Amino acid sequence: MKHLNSFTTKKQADESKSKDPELRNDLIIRAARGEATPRPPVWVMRQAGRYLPEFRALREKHDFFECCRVPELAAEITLQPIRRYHGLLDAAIIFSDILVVPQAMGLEVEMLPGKGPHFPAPLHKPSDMERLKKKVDVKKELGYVMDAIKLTRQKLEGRVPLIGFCGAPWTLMAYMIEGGGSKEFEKAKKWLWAHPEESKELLQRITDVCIEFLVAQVRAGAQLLQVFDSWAGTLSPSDFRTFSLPYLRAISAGVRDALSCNSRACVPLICFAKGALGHSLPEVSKAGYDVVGLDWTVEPSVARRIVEMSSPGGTSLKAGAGANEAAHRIALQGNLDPSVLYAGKEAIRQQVDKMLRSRKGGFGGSGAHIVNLGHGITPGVDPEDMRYFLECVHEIGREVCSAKEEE
Ligand SMILES: Cc1c2[nH]c(c1CCC(=O)O)Cc1[nH]c(c(CCC(=O)O)c1C)Cc1[nH]c(c(CCC(=O)O)c1C)Cc1[nH]c(c(C)c1CCC(=O)O)C2
Repeated sequence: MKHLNSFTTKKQADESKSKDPELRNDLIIRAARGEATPRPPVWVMRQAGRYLPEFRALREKHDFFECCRVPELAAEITLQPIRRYHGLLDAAIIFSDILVVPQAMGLEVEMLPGKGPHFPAPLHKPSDMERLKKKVDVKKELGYVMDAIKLTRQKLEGRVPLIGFCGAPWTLMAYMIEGGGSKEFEKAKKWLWAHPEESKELLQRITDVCIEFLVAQVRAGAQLLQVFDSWAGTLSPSDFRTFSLPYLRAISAGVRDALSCNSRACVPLICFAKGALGHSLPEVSKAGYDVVGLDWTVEPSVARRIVEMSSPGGTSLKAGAGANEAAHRIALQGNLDPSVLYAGKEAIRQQVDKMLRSRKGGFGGSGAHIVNLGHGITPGVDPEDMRYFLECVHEIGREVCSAKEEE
């Protein structure tokens, strides 16, 4: 395995960064900043994953977290969909997992084949928080992610931007208490009501690590960031606003602060709070993110109206940001139901058409849109159906944008 570790010294890694090739496709960055683009850019959550035979082949030889920890493996997996769908994807996302943060905080996590993540010793009661590290050395514990980002930037050769990410505090807390996936997340939710103060302390501790981790990813070369609150939808509106939203806000503010940047100069920030937008889209659109990710239960045209009404000036700039840096329009990301990719070519085309073209229910060429699924692509999808989806997005997206220009 020795040959796989090419960045052995910090100096080598830094040198590699200074040689980062120029970006040749910045569509997603422009759309994230609310600008009009000749077609909406597209990427897919979990685009590097089990639906790809080349990913499954690598996974036969390597454990899941080994794939995350060895920069050459993580870079290779990140590039798999970029290579296969040559010219069709507008961003890469670094191969890793949201659960590397609980690992860095001191909890053991394994990935069980066919079952998903498993924590052998989850947090049962607030006093178990003593098992978490008091001070997490992000560079030491998660340096392998930054090395993977540096290497991936090199290998991407400027083809598309690279997205870094982390899990949202509530979603990570939920895993740390449940010990794995769960339908109802009862144990984690019980904490929120039985131990609200300790829950807030835990959420804050996770938030602090996430901020440092995201900032380090940007310094290593990540060109956009996404925060995944995959389990936001398990909370009531009031619990979401108490136990998730404040920490999502703290992350955007903390990252902007640490990078001393306002919404224009900063790498674009994307917030994906799955299942929470039916009740909290106005709040999420004011949480300091450039892009709000939509799942498929939200109607794009309705989301656009709500976002425009709730944050007419676009992203809220932090106090102290340069006065000449105007806020921009909030961009939306999403939101095709991932199951459409099982429905055959005709249905894929129809659904993409409806999503992109319709002004009544879809995005209707409104601009400031990044196409994605409403959640991750699932393992049973035929890679050729994913290709067809991407081709339809390019073709229809171009038509819709040029028709809009002619108006
Ligand atoms: C909740 C969550 C996790 N991980 C992630 C989330 C948030 C996104 C979402 O809601 O889907 C995020 C994630 N996980 C993975 C990525 C890589 C980048 C990409 O999107 O291509 C990203 C961004 C790889 C992965 N993470 C995992 C796999 C498959 C595991 C395997 O190869 O055995 C991959 C490719 C494992 C994983 N990791 C997690 C679960 C629940 C599972 C098992 C079930 C599943 O696969 O969906 C936790």
